[in-house]
Amino acid sequence: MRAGLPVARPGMRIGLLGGSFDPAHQGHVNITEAAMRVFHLDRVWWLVSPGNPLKEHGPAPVAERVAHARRMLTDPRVVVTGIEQDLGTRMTADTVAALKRIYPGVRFVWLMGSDNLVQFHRWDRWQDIAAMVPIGVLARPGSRTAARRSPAAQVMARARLSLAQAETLALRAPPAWVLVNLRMSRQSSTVLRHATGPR
Ligand SMILES: Nc1ncnc2c1ncn2[C@@H]1O[C@H](COP(=O)(O)OP(=O)(O)OP(=O)(O)O)[C@@H](O)[C@H]1O
Ligand SMILES: O=C(O)c1ccc[n+]([C@@H]2O[C@H](COP(=O)([O-])O)[C@@H](O)[C@H]2O)c1
Repeated sequence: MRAGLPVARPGMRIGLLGGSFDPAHQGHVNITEAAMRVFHLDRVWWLVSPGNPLKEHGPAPVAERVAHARRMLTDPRVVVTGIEQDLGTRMTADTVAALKRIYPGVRFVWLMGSDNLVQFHRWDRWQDIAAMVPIGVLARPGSRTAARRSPAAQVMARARLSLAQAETLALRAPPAWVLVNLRMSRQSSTVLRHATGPR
């Protein structure tokens, strides 16, 4: 195990919430709590990314975003990490492959808001990601319907689970995914950045 990486035992169910977290907000906290509850997860790791490969603006330094994210959280089951910076991975397919190698037997689930499912088909090797880990999608205002109709959702239609099956998501052989409707939050980092002005 590399120094600095979180500890996990085989069999643990761990949700991975990748994001810029620039900055972290209550929407992230809400979907994390919902994911733990609905998918019966033991932990959620926030992966504060060095930078979204599809976004043009560079985010604030990872250490700054990690420190702010930690201040948002009180639940010890949620761990804020800079794993992608530590591993030197940028693409999610590489991050997930590395984590599966480093943590054999851990049941990882990739978590994302429904806005990300809308453009998931544009991610590098997205079908490989879907073949490596089950995916839990949390509804976000304005993108629920688009997510249901998205190219990725259509390609993965047969792998979609019902809400009643969501608690077993982490135990499913991928591809497997579920879209969860919950009380949605309108929070967004973009809105917060605009409210606080340029860095
Ligand atoms: N309010 C929210 N409801 C549901 N999912 C969310 C919400 N905010 C963020 N997410 C999800 O959390 C993950 C990380 O989000 P990210 O750090 O990009 O925040 P963001 O608010 O989407 O940022 P930005 O406005 O800069 O795009 C993504 O999968 C995103 O879909
Ligand atoms: O691997 C990719 O091609 C890819 C493309 C877009 C987004 N992602 C990941 O999706 C997560 C959410 O990104 P963001 O910037 O919307 O917070 C974060 O972990 C990114 O690394 C990954």
